[in-house]
Amino acid sequence: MTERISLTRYLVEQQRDHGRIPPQLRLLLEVVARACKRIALAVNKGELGDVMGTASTENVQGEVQKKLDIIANETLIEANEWGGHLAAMASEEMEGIYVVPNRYPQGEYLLLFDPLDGSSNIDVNVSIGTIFSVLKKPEDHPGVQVGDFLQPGSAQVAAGYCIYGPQTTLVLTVGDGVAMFTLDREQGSFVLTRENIRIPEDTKEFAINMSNMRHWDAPVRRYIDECLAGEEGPRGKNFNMRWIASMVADVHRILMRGGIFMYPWDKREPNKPGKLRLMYEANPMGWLVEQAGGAATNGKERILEVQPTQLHQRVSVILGSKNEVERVTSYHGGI
Ligand SMILES: O=P(O)(O)OC[C@H]1O[C@](O)(COP(=O)(O)O)[C@@H](O)[C@@H]1O
Ligand SMILES: [Mg+2]
Ligand SMILES: [Mg+2]
Repeated sequence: MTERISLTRYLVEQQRDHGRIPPQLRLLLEVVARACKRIALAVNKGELGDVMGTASTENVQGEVQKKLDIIANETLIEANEWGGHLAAMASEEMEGIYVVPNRYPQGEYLLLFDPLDGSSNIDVNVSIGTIFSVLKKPEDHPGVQVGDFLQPGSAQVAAGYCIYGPQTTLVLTVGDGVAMFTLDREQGSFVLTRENIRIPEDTKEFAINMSNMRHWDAPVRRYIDECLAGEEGPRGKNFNMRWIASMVADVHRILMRGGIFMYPWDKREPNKPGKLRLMYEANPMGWLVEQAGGAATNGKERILEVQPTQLHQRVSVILGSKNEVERVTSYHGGI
């Protein structure tokens, strides 16, 4: 039997043998993984626990919160606030930043997360997840401000997600490729199941919410029309389609077997650049995809180069197999 490497050992090796991460970052990632394990337990309880259904609150984006959105958010905050590695956190579910209280040791990192991605899938037992991104706090001033978080995705020092699906799987990058860890419930730990994940450069599978077709911009319509034309069309091949409505699950499939994912700007809310959030959805996923040899753009530029101006900023997202992303981006006149 091949020896399984735990997440802890993997991170220790990244720190000690390869010098890729400082000890504080390693410990921070272990705390995040522990919180994800706790969230996985809550997800698995389903109707046996008080975790399903809607809470009576709305988040900053005006979206009705699910009970699990709140549970996941609180679990991540509680697990991380006393760890001593963080200065502050930001979440899809909180309007402002959460500064680590003075009674806890202060750290040098900033953690951003989408505590529960794919909320509409909670009650129907379809894969959901947690997405996270880690930044370093600028050192030029004491204390923490919202502005400290407004760094482009290229400044991330770690990013990942945990998917709660048929298996609970944590996927991580610290800037040296993408590794995947599966939760071994008997051991109670994440074990390394894949390293150096690579996304094929070509694909015959796209993911987009087709019900929005009439609202799309011309370049997106052109790309999808060409895919739908199949063998007889300009692409000369048939395409398959998947749309799970959990970004985490769609991106996971793309990391495993390739594909392109798009949530583009559309005419429903013309003043917003897109639906997905830059800081805790697009940036971590964009970096993971790039680290796996794929590409991630907003149609004009690399997502990782978008300069954020707001914590909850939205962005148009095109990511996945490199050649397809480059094609759609070129239809937009980008890069
Ligand atoms: O329902 P739609 O419009 O297809 O949107 C689905 C998208 O919205 C999201 O669910 C947004 O995430 P949240 O559940 O965290 O709000 C993505 O995960 C997914 O890709
Ligand atoms: Mg989300
Ligand atoms: Mg969410």
